[in-house]
Amino acid sequence: MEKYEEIEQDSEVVLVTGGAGFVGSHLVDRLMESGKTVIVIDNLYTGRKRNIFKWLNHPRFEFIRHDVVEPIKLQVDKIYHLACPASPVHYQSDPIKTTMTSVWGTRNMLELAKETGARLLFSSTSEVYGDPHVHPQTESYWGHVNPIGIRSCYDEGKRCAETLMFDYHRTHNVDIRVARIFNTYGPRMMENDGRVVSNFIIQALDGKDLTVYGDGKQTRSFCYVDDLVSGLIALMEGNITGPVNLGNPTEFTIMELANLVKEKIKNNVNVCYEKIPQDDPKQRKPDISLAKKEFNWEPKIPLTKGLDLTIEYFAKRYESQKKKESEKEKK
Ligand SMILES: O=C(O)[C@H]1O[C@H](OP(=O)(O)OP(=O)(O)OC[C@H]2O[C@@H](n3ccc(=O)[nH]c3=O)[C@H](O)[C@@H]2O)[C@H](O)[C@@H](O)[C@@H]1O
Repeated sequence: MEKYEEIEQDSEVVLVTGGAGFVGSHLVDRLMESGKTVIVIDNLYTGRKRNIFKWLNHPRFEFIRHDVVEPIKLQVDKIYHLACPASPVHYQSDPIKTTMTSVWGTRNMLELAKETGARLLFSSTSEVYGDPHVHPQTESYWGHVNPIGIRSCYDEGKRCAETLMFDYHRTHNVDIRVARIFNTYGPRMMENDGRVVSNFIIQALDGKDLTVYGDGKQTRSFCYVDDLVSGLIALMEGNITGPVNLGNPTEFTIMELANLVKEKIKNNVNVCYEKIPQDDPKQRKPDISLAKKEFNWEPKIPLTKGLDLTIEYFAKRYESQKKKESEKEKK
């Protein structure tokens, strides 16, 4: 760890909301490693202190347990606003809170940006395209979203937050960046996250059949978290407001993903079929030409490599969990 006197007093102060979460904590690692002063605010609803544990005593790091739905005053230079549950299971468990987190949380961060002059990056989502009628999805597509369904709290919450971002930009000249993030996976997803990559890996490690919803022909394009973090930083440091798609454009059916996981974790498991959730998008693939053109970003880690890294993480957690359970039984 750096000594106090070695710390640059003029190091840029970066706020990361949701910084104890899956994507947030990887972003925090990268910012800390590049010498920034980092403040994390997180209500620890889906974030975990263990994700930022290694930084807790670092002199350039501060953690504030706080919910973005409440206003906050801080002096910062840049804000990455990531706070919001992102897995359908979590965001649907308290849908009213999800909408409030997106809309009111973003309004609070915009007020903070307006007062401090900080640049604000908002993590929007491919879900703003809904169940898309355009393929692949370009930023100019307005989307096909059910406004009153069970996914709407997330989709419409994020769409309204985007609206607020652009209205504060036009009305108050707030310096904004908007990223539309497509399905991202990697280490530090929670065991009970409920999204497909972590579900399949955990099921396969546990010797259980993989739960394919519907017929498994629906598609997604999976981006490894390190690639996404590079994209977020490039967007923040670049010159365009966005919205900009950030995702891996290689598309897979859910059945192809299941087969890949089965091949990698040879545990003699099959697939079983479950009901498809309401409004589940049938296909999704980002057009990333804008990110390529504007800040020369494209993902580098293919799914097969990213899966290996993610499996390694979950296998370690699985082993230590089993060890703990067997020690408990012995007592
Ligand atoms: O990353 C995105 O762009 C967005 O997509 C996710 O939603 P979704 O694509 O439905 O993510 P998953 O829950 O991982 O599901 C992906 C596909 O796998 C299927 N699935 C999921 C879980 C499972 O056990 N089995 C299964 O077949 C789902 O039905 C869906 O078709 C979440 O809504 C957001 O986190 C995020 O903003």
